Amino acid sequence: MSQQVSSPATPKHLEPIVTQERKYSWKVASNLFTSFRYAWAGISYAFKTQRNFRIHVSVCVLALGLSIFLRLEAIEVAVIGITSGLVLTLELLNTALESLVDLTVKQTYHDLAKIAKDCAAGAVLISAFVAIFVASILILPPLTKLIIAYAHTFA
Ligand SMILES: Nc1ncnc2c1ncn2[C@@H]1O[C@H](COP(=O)(O)OP(=O)(O)OP(=O)(O)O)[C@@H](O)[C@H]1O
Repeated sequence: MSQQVSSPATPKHLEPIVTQERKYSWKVASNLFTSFRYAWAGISYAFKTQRNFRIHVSVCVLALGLSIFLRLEAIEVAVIGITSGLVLTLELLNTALESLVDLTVKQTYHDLAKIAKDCAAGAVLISAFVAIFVASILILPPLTKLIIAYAHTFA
């Protein structure tokens, strides 16, 4: 794996980038509403194209729905919301990184492309495990209690 290494950027090198605002961007959102529109376009792209994102959205909605239905404490619902949001956020970043890698190396194999994609996928996986762990701890006990109570009612 031989890489050409460029010299580190000095403040002098950075000057043209920091003084001329976003000059390398093809387009810059003109206002807050436009920014939201582009953000929504990204979320909707991920939902349409990424099976994992759709699965994560479904599981998150289910977990939040159950936590509200089971009347968990506000702090518990908040924790489930935070862990769920983290999974969806990382899935979106994973999708963004995949696109950047594909843009850079196209359909050629590169060890660094593999590392970037595998690590991003690993980050999503860890966050998903944490979210499932947290949701299980908070949701399973009251859910089991409810199921047992129903079973006794109809026995
Ligand atoms: N250009 C590439 N060079 C080397 N390995 C690649 C390259 N593109 C993809 N791969 C390997 O193939 C795997 C799958 O690639 P893909 O683009 O589907 O990413 P992914 O993170 O698995 O996608 P998703 O999150 O949608 O399941 C990557 O994790 C990586 O190991």
